[in-house]
Amino acid sequence: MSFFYFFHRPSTILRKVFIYRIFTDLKKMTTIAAELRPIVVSGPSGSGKSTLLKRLFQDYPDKFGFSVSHTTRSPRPNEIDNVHYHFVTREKFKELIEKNYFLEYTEFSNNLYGTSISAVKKVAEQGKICILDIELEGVKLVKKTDLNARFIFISPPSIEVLEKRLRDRGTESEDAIQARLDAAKKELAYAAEKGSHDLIVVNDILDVAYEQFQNFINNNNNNDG
Ligand SMILES: Nc1ncnc2c1ncn2[C@@H]1O[C@H](COP(=O)(O)OP(=O)(O)OP(=O)(O)O)[C@@H](O)[C@H]1O
Repeated sequence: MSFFYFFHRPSTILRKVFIYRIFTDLKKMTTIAAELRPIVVSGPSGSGKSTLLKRLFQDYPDKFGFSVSHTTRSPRPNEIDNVHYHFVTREKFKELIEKNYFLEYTEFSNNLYGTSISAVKKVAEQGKICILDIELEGVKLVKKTDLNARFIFISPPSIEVLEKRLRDRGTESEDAIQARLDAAKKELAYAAEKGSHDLIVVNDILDVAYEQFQNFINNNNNNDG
């Protein structure tokens, strides 16, 4: 056994083991990343997103997570900063808007609320799939990021059925119903564009829609591109 063998050969083996481990770790990380791709659920108001998501969370309580939003409202007594929300001042929030920090933000009751790209990424870091229930403009923004999300569109069977469901839900004023129906037409037109979503679920019979919805979500091999 030569001097060369003792001092060169083992280190070559170690180097190979080291490279192998980096390779397998990277492969594992890539697989995990693929399995934990965020899922964007969009569709007209009243199409049934909340109904389908509620059922999904009941069936799979530990699999999914939500991103922690930013807000300018004050914390309630039981709320913890960076856990329930990232509480920020209005000035800070506006600064973040300027920096394109948010995928989506909205003003509600004089307070701003926003979903950041980094908050979505953090959900996957915790081993969960982030579900984003967002509107059309937010969907388009997610597509411009490196989040590698999957996109599901929930469609009503028709505008007439959508209108009936909104009325029956009884949560909106007449003006709000009309605004939602106008927005729905734009959203349906976008969904009709080829490649806009990975899956379109027509929510006619709830059980059938839910089956398609959860099959897609639980099958990570669809749309790996
Ligand atoms: N397949 C279905 N058949 C009949 N009614 C349904 C069906 N799916 C949902 N609904 C009803 O339609 C109404 C709207 O559904 P839901 O609130 O889930 O819509 P949404 O897309 O989450 O709306 P928003 O974006 O305004 O929150 C609810 O009253 C719900 O119970």
